[in-house]
Amino acid sequence: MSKRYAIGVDYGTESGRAVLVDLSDGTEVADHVTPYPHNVIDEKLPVSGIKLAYDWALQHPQDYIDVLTQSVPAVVQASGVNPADIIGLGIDFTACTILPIDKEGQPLCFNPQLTNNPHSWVKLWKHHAAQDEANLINEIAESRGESFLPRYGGKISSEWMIAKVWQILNEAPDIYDQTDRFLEAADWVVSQMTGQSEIVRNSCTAGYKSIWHKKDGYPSKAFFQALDPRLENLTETKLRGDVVPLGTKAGELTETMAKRMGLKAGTAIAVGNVDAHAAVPGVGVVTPGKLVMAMGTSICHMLLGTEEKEVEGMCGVVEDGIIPGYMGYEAGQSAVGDIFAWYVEQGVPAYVQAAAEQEGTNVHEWLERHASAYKPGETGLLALDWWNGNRSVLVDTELNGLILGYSLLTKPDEIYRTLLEATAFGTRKIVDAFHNNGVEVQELYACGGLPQKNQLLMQIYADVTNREIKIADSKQTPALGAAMFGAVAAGAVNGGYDNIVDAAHKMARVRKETFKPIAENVAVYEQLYQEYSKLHDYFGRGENDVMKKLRSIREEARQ
Ligand SMILES: Nc1ncnc2c1ncn2[C@@H]1O[C@H](COP(=O)(O)OP(=O)(O)O)[C@@H](O)[C@H]1O
Ligand SMILES: O=C(CO)[C@@H](O)[C@@H](O)COP(=O)(O)O
Repeated sequence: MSKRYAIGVDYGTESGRAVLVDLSDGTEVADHVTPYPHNVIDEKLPVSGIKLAYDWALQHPQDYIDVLTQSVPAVVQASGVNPADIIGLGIDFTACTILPIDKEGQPLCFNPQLTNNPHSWVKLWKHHAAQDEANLINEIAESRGESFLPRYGGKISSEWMIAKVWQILNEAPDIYDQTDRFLEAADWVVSQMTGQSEIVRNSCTAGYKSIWHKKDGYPSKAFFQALDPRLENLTETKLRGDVVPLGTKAGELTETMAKRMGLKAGTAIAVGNVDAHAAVPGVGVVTPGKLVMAMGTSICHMLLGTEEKEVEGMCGVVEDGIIPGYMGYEAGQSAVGDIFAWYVEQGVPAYVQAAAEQEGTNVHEWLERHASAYKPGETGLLALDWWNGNRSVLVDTELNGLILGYSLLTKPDEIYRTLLEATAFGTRKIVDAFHNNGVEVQELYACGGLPQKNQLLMQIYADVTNREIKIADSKQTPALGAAMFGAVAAGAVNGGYDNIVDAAHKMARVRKETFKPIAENVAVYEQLYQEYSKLHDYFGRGENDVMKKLRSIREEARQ
């Protein structure tokens, strides 16, 4: 049999990329990135210019299709591979990124009559404007003693499906009424490739983001009725659709899409997956004890376990949610690389930019080099990493960042180092929450853009968590994982694989070099972490609500 290939398409926050992979050993033969023309829509709607309120984050669904019609033909062409040898395609997506569609499966924002209503657009994972709804969901679920709540660390996030849908119902009932279904963007893109009228939902996003459970299904009608009588039938109407496990073949590529994508009609299309979750087999992790960090604009932390444990503030535990046969645990930090980007764009003095330019390097690299000269603790600074709220373990989008210890001598490279450290302390909180509650964390695996870009950051994470970190060999780990699921959808009889464990064993790799904790750094960071924890609890657990007060004063001032 000639060589067989699969394509993984990774939908990130700002761009989508396709990777064509050799199924015999995971070699990435070609890759191509398509930046989303409309990027993150967080100030005004395209064309109409209608202004968006604070905390909104939308996207344009056409941008997702552009990735398929630009990046997929580009990798096929660059590789020279015969499309007949490409047996499967899988996608992974940011989540919870949702959109309302009509009976024909078209996004409501494509309808000229509805396009000026911001609620007809895709709500991106980091759309945080449904916090009021999330607070009520949590209050009502808690008062009713709903059994699902512990599976989500005690709190349902405003980033997830039910809060976002309820916000649409509250603020745009006409859009809600005209919605045939609310879908994860991952499932919508798959439906556009397979052309099926009966849309399938993947069990990963359903489990982590829509409160679906393998045995219990969605929460009861009585719960939805208690939220709002108008939501009583939500799950059997606008959330209807079979929920199927990862690796399932959702369908086959249609003639029309095959032509546009440069592939063969009939190619197996896997059900969608979450970006971070696809990275787990992508980095070769198929057993418990190994925490995978997908490190980019944000960090998602994924871990396998054998039992369902309660862990404060985790995003969720879902049976088979990452690798079949295991409990899949997820936690996360909602800004990491984004915090460093904010500082580089908004906080760095002109002399740093000029020095970086003169040395022919970028500002991140310049700051990293200079920040590496300090010993742990030498800056005298400490920060709380809540520039985009706190996802785990506090689950509160209304918290904000803080830097403590400034003096007239404080330098930009010290601030940069402090921000790197703050995100490492945030990860340590998550590691401790799992490990101390019976879900062991022995070692860390890192993938995503950050481990490739910043060595200092990775050493700080090893020192702060006191654990060795292995780095993914692939620069496109989620896409590699998605391609593996594409190969599983095709099946071994067609040259793919029968399960994701076999695919991961053959196709995933980590680099030889690892980051190991340095004992003297570990000791200093332990002291700093104790101080971080005090600040974390003081500002994050209600003792001092100043961050929330500032928000409400700001809202009043803006009105
Ligand atoms: N040298 C660097 N050190 C630390 N962060 C960096 C560096 N260069 C870029 N970044 C940050 O990396 C993030 C992008 O990460 P990446 O994994 O490529 O994206 P995504 O999360 O969208 O997949 C940006 O937030 C950017 O600020
Ligand atoms: O929240 C999840 C997964 O649960 C991510 O999709 C979200 O943080 C976005 O990740 P990226 O930072 O774009 O890689």
